[in-house]
Amino acid sequence: EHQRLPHRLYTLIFPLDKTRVLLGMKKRGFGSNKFNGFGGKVEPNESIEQGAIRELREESGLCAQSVDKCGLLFFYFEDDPVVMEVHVFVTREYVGDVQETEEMRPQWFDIHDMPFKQMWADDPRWWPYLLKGQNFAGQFWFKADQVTITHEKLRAL
Ligand SMILES: Nc1nc(SCCc2ccccc2)c2[nH]cnc2n1
Repeated sequence: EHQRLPHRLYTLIFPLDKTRVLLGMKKRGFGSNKFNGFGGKVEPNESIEQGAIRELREESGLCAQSVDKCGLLFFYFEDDPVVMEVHVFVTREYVGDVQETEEMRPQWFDIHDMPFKQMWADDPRWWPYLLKGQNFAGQFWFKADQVTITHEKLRAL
C-alpha cells in the first residue's frame, strides 16, 4: 500500500500595492531572521483562506478584504517526516495600518528589488510566477540546514 506522508496545512499571504510588496522580518519561531509573507498553521475551525486572513491581521495589523490564491508549495525537510503544505495568497484589497508585532517587523519592498538573500532559498524560484499572476505548484526538498535545496519540481498551473 502507498503510505502517504503526513501533511500539515500552512498559509502564506503577500499584500501587494502597485509596485510594492509587504514582507515581514520574522522575529522568532520557524523561519526567524528571514523576510517572508505573513502566515502560519491553519486552525481546525477555519478555512485555509480564513487562516491566511487571520495570520495577516495578527502579524501585520492589515485586514484583507479580498484574497487571491496564487500558489501551492510542498516543503520536505531531511529527517522531518511531516510535509509542509503551504497555500500561497496575494491580497490587493486591505484596510488598517501596518504595525510591528511580536512575530513580525513589516517592511515594504519594491517588487523588482526583493531581499532574496534574506528570504527562503526557494522564493526566487516561484516569485516570477507570482509577479506575472501565473498560478504555480512547487515541491522543494531541503537538507536539515533548511537552506540547501537538494531537489525541486515547479510548474505554472
Ligand atoms: N516563503 C517560504 N515560506 C516558508 S514557510 C511559510 C509558511 C509558514 C510556516 C510556519 C510559520 C509561518 C509561515 C518556507 N518553508 C520552506 N521554504 C519556504 N519559503
